[in-house]
Amino acid sequence: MKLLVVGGAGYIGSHTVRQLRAAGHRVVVLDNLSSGHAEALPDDVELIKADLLDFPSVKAALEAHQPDAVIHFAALIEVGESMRAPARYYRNNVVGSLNLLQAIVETRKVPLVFSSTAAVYGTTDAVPIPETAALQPESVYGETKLMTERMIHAFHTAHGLPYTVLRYFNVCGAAAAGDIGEAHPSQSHLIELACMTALGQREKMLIFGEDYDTPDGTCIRDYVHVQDLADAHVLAVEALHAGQADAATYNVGLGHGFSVKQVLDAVDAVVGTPLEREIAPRRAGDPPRLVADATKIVQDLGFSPQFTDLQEIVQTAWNWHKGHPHGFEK
Ligand SMILES: NC(=O)c1ccc[n+]([C@@H]2O[C@H](COP(=O)([O-])OP(=O)(O)OC[C@H]3O[C@@H](n4cnc5c(N)ncnc54)[C@H](O)[C@@H]3O)[C@@H](O)[C@H]2O)c1
Ligand SMILES: O=c1ccn([C@@H]2O[C@H](COP(=O)(O)OP(=O)(O)O[C@H]3O[C@H](CO)[C@H](O)[C@H](O)[C@H]3O)[C@@H](O)[C@H]2O)c(=O)[nH]1
Repeated sequence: MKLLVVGGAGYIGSHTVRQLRAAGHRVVVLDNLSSGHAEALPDDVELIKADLLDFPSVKAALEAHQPDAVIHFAALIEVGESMRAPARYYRNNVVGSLNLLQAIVETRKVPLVFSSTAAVYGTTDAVPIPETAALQPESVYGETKLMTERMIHAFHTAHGLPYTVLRYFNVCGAAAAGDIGEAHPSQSHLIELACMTALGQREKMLIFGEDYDTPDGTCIRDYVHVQDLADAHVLAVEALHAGQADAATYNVGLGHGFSVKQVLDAVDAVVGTPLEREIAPRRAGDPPRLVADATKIVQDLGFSPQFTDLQEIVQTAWNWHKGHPHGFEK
């Protein structure tokens, strides 16, 4: 297949580009490089520098490259920032996605794989969370992802657009080769921040809330390795191309969770010295517990995560950060 990967220069996108090529597919990336890195892409992958908010450029890219399917990663992704700057999030994530959908149906109406998030569930009594759980996001970020899921479904109903939505839980780790990894400009993710702290770039780790209704009082998340997640995209796009799993939504996670303190313990063990920790107030928009019921993607697509050990996952992140203390900057 020839694939257009939108947001493919970002963290998850660049790992997925690599897995798609390993599976024998051709790839073109469209990205505005607002948080992505051209250096994260193989030299021979074409990068179209364009913004989803620029509809003519998006449509021109689809017309020029005639992809067999589109994978859509492009978004602003920070829960905390989304609560402070809602307009940016609604514009970029919802209007940007609407432009992409419109451009797809005006050109080749090819299948779409979309990056959604566990943040669409918000606080729920269901643990683990099945895809059928109530959708009640607690952050603007989660709202923008749910709105986009609903737009995609409406385009499916109205125009027959085939799609797969993947709701990722907490994505982490780096390529086993250690040459690409997480390099988000404003760094808000727990494992990334802990690695920066271990490198001496931050003084200490703040734990956002120790008074949640969880065994150690800190939030629980389901940490899925980025390489396993990339494999999930390969499975999803190949199934869509084969005419299977049309209009499906899947959780992508391991099915078990770790608390903030357990993650920091794993980082301490991998790094070899304990990081300084401080208990801080809760962060707005954080649900106490998000763990995937990933049965459906295992059954339908044969998803089979390779990274299930927390220390092993953290080790891949640490290898990347240690070797690239300033990300892709030289
Ligand atoms: N990282 C996680 O833990 C996580 C969890 C759940 C869902 N997701 C979703 O996965 C996707 C990828 O996340 P990531 O961690 O790789 O983030 P990222 O910031 O590394 O990647 C996003 C990419 O999209 C590009 N982009 C953003 N807005 C754009 C626009 N308007 N036009 C063109 N390109 C644009 C950025 O430059 C970047 O390369 C996002 O949609 C995010 O919501 C991420
Ligand atoms: O310095 C920090 C950073 C994070 N945390 C805590 O660690 C947990 C994980 O936080 P992250 O920022 O790493 O990830 P989130 O759970 O907030 O969000 C991530 O996973 C979500 C789904 O679970 C969304 O998909 C979202 O895009 C993605 O950023 C949260 O309880 C957070 O409060 C801290 O205690 N201290």
